[in-house]
Amino acid sequence: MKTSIATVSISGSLPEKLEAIAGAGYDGIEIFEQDFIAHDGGPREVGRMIRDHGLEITLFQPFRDFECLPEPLRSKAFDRARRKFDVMQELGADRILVCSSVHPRSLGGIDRAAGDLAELGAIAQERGIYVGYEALAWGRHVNDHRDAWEIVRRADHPNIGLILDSFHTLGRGLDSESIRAIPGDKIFFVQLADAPAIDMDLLYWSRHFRNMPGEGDLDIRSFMQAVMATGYAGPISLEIFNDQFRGNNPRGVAEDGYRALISLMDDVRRAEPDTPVDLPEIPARVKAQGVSFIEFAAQGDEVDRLSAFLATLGFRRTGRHRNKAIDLWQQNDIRIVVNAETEGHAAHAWNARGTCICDIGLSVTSAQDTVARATALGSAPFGQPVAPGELDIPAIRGLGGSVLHFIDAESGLDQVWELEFTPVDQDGAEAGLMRVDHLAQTMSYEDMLSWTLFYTALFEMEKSPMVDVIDPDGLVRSQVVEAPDGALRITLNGAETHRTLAGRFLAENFGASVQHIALTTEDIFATAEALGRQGFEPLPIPQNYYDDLAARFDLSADFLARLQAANVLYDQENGAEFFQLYSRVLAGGMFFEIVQRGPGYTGFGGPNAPFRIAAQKRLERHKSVPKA
Ligand SMILES: O=C(O)c1ccc(O)c(O)c1
Ligand SMILES: [Mg+2]
Repeated sequence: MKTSIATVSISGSLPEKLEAIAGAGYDGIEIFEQDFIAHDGGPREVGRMIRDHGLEITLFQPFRDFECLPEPLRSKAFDRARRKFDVMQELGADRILVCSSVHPRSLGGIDRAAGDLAELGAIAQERGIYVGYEALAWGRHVNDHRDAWEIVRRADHPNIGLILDSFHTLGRGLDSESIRAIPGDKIFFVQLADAPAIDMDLLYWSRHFRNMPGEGDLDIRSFMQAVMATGYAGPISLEIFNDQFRGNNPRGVAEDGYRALISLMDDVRRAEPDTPVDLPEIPARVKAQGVSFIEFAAQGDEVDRLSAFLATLGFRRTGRHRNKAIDLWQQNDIRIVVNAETEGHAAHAWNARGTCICDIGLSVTSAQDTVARATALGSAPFGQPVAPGELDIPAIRGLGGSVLHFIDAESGLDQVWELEFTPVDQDGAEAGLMRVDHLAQTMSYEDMLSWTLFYTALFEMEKSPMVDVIDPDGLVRSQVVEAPDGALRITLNGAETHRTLAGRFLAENFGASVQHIALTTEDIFATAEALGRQGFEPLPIPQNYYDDLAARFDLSADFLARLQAANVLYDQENGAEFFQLYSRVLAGGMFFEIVQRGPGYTGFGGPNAPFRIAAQKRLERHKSVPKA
């Protein structure tokens, strides 16, 4: 399977685009004419530069407003085509995209279009060029791939074929199944783009909001299943017009696309095992079983402050690493690792960000398979020197320099705590915190699609619709990705300004990072009491909040008083209850949340988020934030 991406999908100059595309692992590019024209260098040089990057030109595009013109416009269009064929021959490109005309003087008519294309096919044939015809969703007379196919069929020329673009088909709500009847060898090229479900003008939607397969809401998989069922064996190419991507880091966008493409084609193969897909076998999406550990990087006094804080949450230091300055803190199924090493990944993270969460360990069925899938999707494996007696725990780089480790029982990696840590018997009462409910990552708004794709391509996780959270100083977008059984839940918060709490955290933390950890209890009031005895200071919630609760829900005065006394936030979903208790904000902007999730409650207390953020900011302004 040849992977390809249109140069228009990536930001930067042509050399920068090529560097990013080649680095991300694609076989070829669709060269967008504008990228070529804007470049200072002739077609031969450009062709050489592309090939020097190990890339081939899969398509030259677009050629517009060709078919169905009256004379003298018709002859002019043929002249234009001949000139473009000249350029293509110098570039070393043999395939061109002709998109359906939007010309005001285009006459329309299927036979007229077929006649024009057949004549163009004869000219192309002399040059060894293949012409693909694409129906733009807003084409003047042709805006449906079924009509484009009828034109190509009637043109009946070996150098004239069809180009399919998932956006034009799915964006107009056309049924992909109609593709199955087209002979695969008459499909000359396939372009893929997803898009978020927003109701707007088709052209505007297409030119500004396309995104990578899986990042939007279109059913790209069904589209691609239908395409592969035809026997199509040509390149599969991403053509993504997106305003935001045009400003993002070129390599990051190219890598997202590669991850999206491989993951999509793996899905297509699994959905239709009898259809050949020429792609190396890769392990299936991984079923995450939960968070095995959360690792903090800390140094010096910060270790003591963090340790004291963990103790107020009912954690006990249960182990000390045999060879390293690493402590293990535990409470029921929750493990927190405090890494004070002065070399290695944790030390690097600390140097860049101070006390922070530098690593997440996830429990999976097979750590090897997880790394194999992640690397097939373009992630870099991560490794550090392993001392004798230590386990080599498989790991990858996530996005933005983050690290994820994978622990399984299958290869005995779950023995790491007994093998590498000396037990420490430390006193202290626990507070009924049972397991990790979710991790909340903060990132810049531009990185949200990348992270969502990262998790949903690697794990059996689904995304929920994006919601807005109001910070008094701006908007934060929030998106949940979670395993169907809730074993792993991650909330992604995208900050748009530095004035929001999330935005400030981000500014101080260089890229996406876990900003808060939510832990479950089965009895929020008992936990609140136990925490109080350990000296835990909750985030104070104002009276107004409880007055409003009394109006929103049918709660007894006693119950409201209990909530208020414990600074517990409350929510309901179809009668199922949800309770939240927040810590104060630690150095660097991190905090903990304690939740009690009633059976059937699937949310995250979204309605409470603005009040929680306002309370955190109020405390911060009063400078009563304890330094962790
Ligand atoms: O927006 C456009 O004009 C345009 C051009 C070429 C394409 O392949 C396409 O899908 C859209
Ligand atoms: Mg297209």
